[in-house]
Amino acid sequence: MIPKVITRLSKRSPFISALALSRLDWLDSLLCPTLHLSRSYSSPTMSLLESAKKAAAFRAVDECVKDKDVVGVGSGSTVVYAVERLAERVQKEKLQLVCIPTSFQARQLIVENNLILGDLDRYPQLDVAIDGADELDNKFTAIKGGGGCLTQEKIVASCAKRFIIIADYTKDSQTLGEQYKKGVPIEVIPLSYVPVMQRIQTRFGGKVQLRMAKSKAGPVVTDNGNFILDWLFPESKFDWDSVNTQLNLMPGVVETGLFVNMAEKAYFGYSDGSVKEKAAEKK
Ligand SMILES: O=C[C@H](O)[C@H](O)[C@H](O)COP(=O)(O)O
Repeated sequence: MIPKVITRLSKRSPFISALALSRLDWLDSLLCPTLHLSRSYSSPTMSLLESAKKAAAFRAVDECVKDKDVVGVGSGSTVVYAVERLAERVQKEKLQLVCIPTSFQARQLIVENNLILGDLDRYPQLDVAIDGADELDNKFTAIKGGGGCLTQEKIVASCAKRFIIIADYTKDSQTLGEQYKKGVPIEVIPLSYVPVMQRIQTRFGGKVQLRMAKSKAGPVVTDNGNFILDWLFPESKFDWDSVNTQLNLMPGVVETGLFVNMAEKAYFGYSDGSVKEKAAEKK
């Protein structure tokens, strides 16, 4: 409600818009004193979504991690809460955990939270991997890589006995593309990006874009020194398992953000703190 009003006002006059913002900010501080500090009108739904992510992450860590586990730590904004909870449990319950990162970000989170950092050389078999997702469909195919991390995530997930997804409720879809509109991320070797783009468009349709960096000139460069293509796939009933295989067979493709038949369970958080659990069908 508030953002729509502000959007309409701001189109007419920046001055009215600024005034409206200051008035609403004041009103909000009266109505929601506890929320006020973390609230920002530039992204008014932010704090609610963050609560949803946190609820999912905390529940998953509480239910899926036990003493002496080797734990895969995913990447993205939801995983931050999972690491927070892991650190809390290590402190309070004296759990002995080894954490395997899926990205530079995950590695930093593990180190900053004083968790034990491991690697696949020493721990090639994990008990559980916990990671976020950009979208999960009702057949348990996930799109990942919205934040540029997918290859290391897939390797780590593939080494885990259990792969658990944590996300806010906006990622819970019937079919891929229902809510996540940025397509399927695909990591490619830099020199191959144009031929791979063309091959994907010719074989499957839709549009493929090279992901460009926001605070750097040029493309996003992954933790592995590669580029990311985002395939805006057309509305069509895809067999994602087959698509994933075909993409992976294209020379230059390192890995796709399609995680097919990998996750065992998903935790979707809601802003009121509740969590919906979804389990994959047993094969
Ligand atoms: O590239 C990023 C990873 O695949 C993330 O797990 C995914 O994008 C979900 O991230 P978030 O938890 O920030 O929604």
